[in-house]
Amino acid sequence: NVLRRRAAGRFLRSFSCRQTSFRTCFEEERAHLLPLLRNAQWVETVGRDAIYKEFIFKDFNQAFGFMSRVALQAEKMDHHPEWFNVYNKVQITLSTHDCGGLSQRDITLATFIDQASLM
Ligand SMILES: C[C@H](O)[C@H](O)[C@H]1CNC2=NC(N)=NC(=O)C2=N1
Repeated sequence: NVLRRRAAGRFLRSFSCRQTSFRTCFEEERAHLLPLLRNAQWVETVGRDAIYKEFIFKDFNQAFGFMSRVALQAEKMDHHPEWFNVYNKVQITLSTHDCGGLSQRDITLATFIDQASLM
């Protein structure tokens, strides 16, 4: 029942989203995209349609360098992370506010973030 309600919510959001282009076909895609992200240690947040991952670096310099790379990409995409940083730790939540849930843009940004964390 809970699962059915969630599916219904996503279905409705996909219609109410202002920028429908990046949600087109996402409902079908997310079924195979989310397992790929789970493999890369992204987890789905409880109580909200978003994904979360924690990154640990050697020190603040490494963490902030990573955040700078992500910030530039976020501006390019006009898609911004919710994040929290203390010293060498960066915790990131991704969701598409305009849609009230996950969209292809979150998957794209998550993929970039994983690459940026390895540089
Ligand atoms: C007005 C502006 O385009 C929007 O608010 C953009 C900016 N960055 C964003 N970032 C995220 N994560 N989700 C959004 O819906 C979003 N929308």
